[in-house]
Amino acid sequence: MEVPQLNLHWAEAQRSNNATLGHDRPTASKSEHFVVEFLLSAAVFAVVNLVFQRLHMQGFRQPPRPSAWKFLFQIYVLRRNPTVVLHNLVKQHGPVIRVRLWSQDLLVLSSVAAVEEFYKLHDAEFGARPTSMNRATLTNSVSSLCFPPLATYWHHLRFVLDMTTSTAFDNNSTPGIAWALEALIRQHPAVVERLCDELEQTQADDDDEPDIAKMPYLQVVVKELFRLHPPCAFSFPHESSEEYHHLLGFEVAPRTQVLINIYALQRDPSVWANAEDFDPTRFIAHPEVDMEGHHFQLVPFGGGIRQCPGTKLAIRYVQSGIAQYFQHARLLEWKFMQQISR
Ligand code: HEM
Repeated sequence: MEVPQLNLHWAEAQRSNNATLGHDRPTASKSEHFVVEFLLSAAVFAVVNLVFQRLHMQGFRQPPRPSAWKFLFQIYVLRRNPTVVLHNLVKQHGPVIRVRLWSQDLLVLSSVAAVEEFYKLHDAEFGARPTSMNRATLTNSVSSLCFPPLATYWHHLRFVLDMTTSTAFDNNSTPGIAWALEALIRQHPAVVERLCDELEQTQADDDDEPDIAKMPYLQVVVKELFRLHPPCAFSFPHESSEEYHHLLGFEVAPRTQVLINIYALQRDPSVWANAEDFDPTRFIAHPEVDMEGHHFQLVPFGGGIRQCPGTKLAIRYVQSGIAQYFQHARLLEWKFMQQISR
């Protein structure tokens, strides 16, 4: 009879011990098991997914990555234009390159073939904007690469503001087309001469509103301006989805940022004859090439689902702005000539 009593004491002592240590809680041990099982299955799933993606991507290469130091040295120490530096890198390394900026890999697409594949096959997969975009714009790390000095992000915003504040195309609109006027007057005076002739021929009265539909030369000049001097040298960054993708035979990691190098592809010698020359008449021979994202050799407003929603408005604005500017310049010149001839 002694022994069972002893056992009872021992069992009671053990129970109270367990209770103080917290071992005697069947619900807690169930949830612990659940957490462990969950973590294990998540880990197995992640490994299987990774192996599957690796197998799927076998045979694909990574795009070349030119030395970041060389790139930054030329921009910050030699003070070269980032657009031109990148254009030279493209000539050396090909149309798809990776540029590492701080901790961020950027994929830069610089040929018509690359951009065509991007828009036709991967538009939706790369349709997101990076979450870091607002921060990057404020700190100017991405915006300084995206836009040449002539047309900064603020230039773009300024343009949008100009458009919304000036309902009529009056003289206040000049800042928005300053890049176009600067290029025309400083670099292409012969084109200005021909433009003024066209303006004179189409207007019955000096005070008439310029009729753009009757000015085919103005229309091709504007196309050529957007080709050779695009206000945005790069698209805004696009970000790929959570999966691996392949682009032109290259492997693209999830959430990679992609920039379209508008400046380079609009000077791509494989599609443009005398690509570096300012020659508006090339569009007289090919009037079907427009700037509305249908022709991948001319995409100053981007294309696909992220194309600039202000495309038509901006083209119209630049055409009218240039016509009005030279109309007034001509008028002033005429009045001045009259004054000195008196
Ligand atoms: C010369 C004038 C302009 C040029 C060269 C230009 C160019 C561009 C480019 C290259 C993009 C990026 C496309 C991409 O990432 O694939 C863009 C986006 C955008 N543009 Fe413009 N743009 C101009 C005028 C305007 C105007 C007038 C407006 C508004 C009325 C506007 C509103 C926008 C907006 C909202 C986006 C972002 C679209 C999105 O993320 O889905 N732009 N623009």
